[in-house]
Amino acid sequence: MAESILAQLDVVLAARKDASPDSSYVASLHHKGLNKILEKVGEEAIETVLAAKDAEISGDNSKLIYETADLWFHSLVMLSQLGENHQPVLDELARRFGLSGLDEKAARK
Ligand SMILES: N=c1c2ncn([C@@H]3O[C@H](COP(=O)(O)OP(=O)(O)OP(=O)(O)O)[C@@H](O)[C@H]3O)c2ncn1[C@@H]1O[C@H](COP(=O)(O)O)[C@@H](O)[C@H]1O
Repeated sequence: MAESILAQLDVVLAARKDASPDSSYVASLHHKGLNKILEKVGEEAIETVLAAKDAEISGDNSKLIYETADLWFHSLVMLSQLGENHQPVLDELARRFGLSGLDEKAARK
């Protein structure tokens, strides 16, 4: 099976940490550091919320899909900046799978 797009992105995002900031968008974000990346995550989260409200009114989800991709992408850059990748997040979702949200919340420390 072809490697997932998330796994492929992990490799590219990690490699960009050693690249010149002038050479790529991700390299420039890594160079600017965590605060700039967090600013982008916050910005994309707000844009996603606004797109969801627009989609509710218009019935057209295309902008919502586009903005959610921006949000996921910048979240992956955030994880990469901190030495993580997408896999532990998928593992955490898998761990929760089938567990009632109410039970999971009650089990949190
Ligand atoms: N998936 C993405 C991706 N999604 C969104 N973006 C960029 O994220 C930015 C978000 O849009 P904004 O309007 O907020 O950006 P902006 O105005 O340029 O940002 P600011 O100057 O305001 O901070 C745009 O520049 C998009 O091009 C992405 N840039 C890169 N990728 C992937 O990352 C790989 C590496 O990218 P480079 O490092 O640029 O080669 C690419 O091959 C793609 O696979």
